[in-house]
Amino acid sequence: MFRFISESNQWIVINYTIVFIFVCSGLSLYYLPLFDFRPYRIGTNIPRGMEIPKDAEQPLFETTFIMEKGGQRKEFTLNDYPDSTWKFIDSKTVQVKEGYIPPIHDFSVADRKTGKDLTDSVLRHKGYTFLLIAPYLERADDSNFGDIDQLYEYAQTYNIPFYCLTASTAKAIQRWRDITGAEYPFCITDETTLKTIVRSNPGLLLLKDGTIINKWSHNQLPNGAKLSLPITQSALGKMPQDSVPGKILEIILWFILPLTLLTLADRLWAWSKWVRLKEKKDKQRLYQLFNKKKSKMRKKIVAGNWKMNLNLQEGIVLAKEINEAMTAEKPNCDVVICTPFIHLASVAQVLNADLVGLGAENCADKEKGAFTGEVSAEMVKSTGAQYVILGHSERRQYYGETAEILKEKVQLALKHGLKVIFCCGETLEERESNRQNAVVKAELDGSVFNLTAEEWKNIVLAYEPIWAIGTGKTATSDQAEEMLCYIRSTVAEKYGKEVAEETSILYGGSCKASNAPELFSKPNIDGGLIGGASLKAADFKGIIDAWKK
Ligand SMILES: O=C[C@H](O)COP(=O)(O)O
Repeated sequence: MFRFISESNQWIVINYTIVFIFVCSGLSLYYLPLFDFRPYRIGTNIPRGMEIPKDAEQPLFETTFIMEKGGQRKEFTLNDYPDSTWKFIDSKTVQVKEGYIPPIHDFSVADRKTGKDLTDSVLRHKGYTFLLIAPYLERADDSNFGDIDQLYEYAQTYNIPFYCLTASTAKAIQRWRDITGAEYPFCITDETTLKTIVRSNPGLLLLKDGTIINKWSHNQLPNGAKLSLPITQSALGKMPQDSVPGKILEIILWFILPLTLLTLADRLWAWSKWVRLKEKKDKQRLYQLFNKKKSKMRKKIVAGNWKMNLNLQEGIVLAKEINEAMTAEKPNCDVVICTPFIHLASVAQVLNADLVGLGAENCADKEKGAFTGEVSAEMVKSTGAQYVILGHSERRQYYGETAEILKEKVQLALKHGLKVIFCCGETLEERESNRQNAVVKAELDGSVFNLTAEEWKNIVLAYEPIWAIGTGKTATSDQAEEMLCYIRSTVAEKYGKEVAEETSILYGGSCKASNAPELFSKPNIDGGLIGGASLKAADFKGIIDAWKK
C-alpha cells in the first residue's frame, strides 16, 4: 500500500497535529478566537444589524377561550367564538410562530448613574468610539490596566468617546476604579450581550460611525507606537484587511507546509534507505557467489616481505635457506620473497626461480632519469625479480605515497613485466567506525581499478589491516575472510565474476605458522603476505606448509 509517511515517522505527524491543535486553541484563548462567527464580528454595523425590515415576518399568537354552558366546559378561538349563552371562564395566549429577529437585538447602553439610554448616542456618533467591554469586573483581568489607562488618555487627547460597558454591580465598579485608577465612564449593558461582543474580560472594541472597526483581547491592547499618531492617521483606526478565506489559507499553510516538507524528507529518506538496501542486497548476492568453496583456478601464494631488516650477507643466507627448504620439500603453493633493492641481484643468483619467486618491496613512479636514489621498475626487472610490492601501508604512511603515485608505479611495473602485489587495508580507527569496506574500495579504485582486464592478470591483491601489521594482533579468520570476500566482489563488479575468481588475494598482518592453517582454510584467502615471520626460514616454511594441512 502506498504511504505518504513511513510507519516509523508517523509519530511526528500525530504529535505535530496535537501540538498544532493545542497552539491554535491556546492562541484563541490568549488573544481572540481565530474566527468570529458571532453578530459582533469586525466590519459589522451595529445599528444596521438591529434593523427590522418593513416586510419582516411578524410573530403570530393564538388565544384560546375557555367557556362554560350548562355545566359543560369547552375551548374556543376567535374564529369560532360562541354566542352569549356561553359564560367566559378563562383565556390563554400562546405564540404559534416566531417573527423575524434581527442579528443584533439585545444591544443597549445605559448610563450607570442616571439610567439614561445612551444606545443611540453611542451608535450614531460620527467618528470613533472606544468601548471597553467587561461583563463582570469582579472577575476581569486587571494585569493590563496600564494599557487601558493609556488608551483612555489617548482617547481624551483626540476627543474620542470612551465608555466601559459592564453588567457589574456598583461595588464591583468601585473596586475596579480603586485597583486601576480608572477615570472613564461606566455604562450598563446586558451581561450575555457583552460576552457575545468579545471573548475577553476585559476586551476592547473600536467603533466608527457605529461599525466595529477592530477588537482586541486585554492581552493585545494597542499601545506604545500605535498610539503616537492621531487615530485618523494611524493603523489603529483602520479595519484589518485579513479576510476569512485568507485566514483559513494561512492556517492550512501552517499545518500543511511543515507536513509537506516532512513528507518530502521522509520519502527521500525512505528512497535512500531503499537504495542502500538494494546496494547491500546486490553486494550480498556477490558475497554469496564467492562464499562457497575455494576456487581451484587461482594461485595460492605465500610471499615474504623482508622490509628493512637484513643486510646483504644475512639476506643471501636466508634466501639460500629458503631455497634449500623448498628444494628439499616442494611447496604446494607459489613462494615469493620480496627483498630490499640491494639484495635483489645477489638473491636472484641463489634462488631456483621455479621454486621461489623474487620481488622488490617498491619501485619508482618515474620511468627513468635524474631521480637520485630511486630504483625504477625496469631496474628491478633487470635483477631477475618477477614481483614488486606496491601500496604497502608503510609506504603510504611514512613516504606519502598517494593513490595517484601508486597508480603510476603500478603502470610502470606492469609495463616492465613485473607482477604487482598490491596492498590495501584500513586503520584501526577506520575499522572501528565501520569504514573498512569504503577505505579498501577507494584504495583499489584510486590505483588499480583503472587497469584493463589483460593488465589485471598480473595483479595479486593483499589485504593488510594496518592495525594487524607487526602488532601480533591478527584479524580473525572470519574478519579476514569477510574482507577478502568483499574485495573479490568489488573485483567482480569491475572485471566480472570470472576474473574475480582468478584473482589471488592474500591476507597480511601478524600471519604465523600457528594461525596460517586457519586463515588459509577460508574460501577467499589465497595465501599470505608475511612480514616478521618471513625473516626466519623455519617460520616462513611453517606458513608455506599450512597449505599442506
Ligand atoms: O607485508 C607484510 C605485512 O606488513 C605483515 O607484516 P607482519 O607479518 O610482520 O605483521
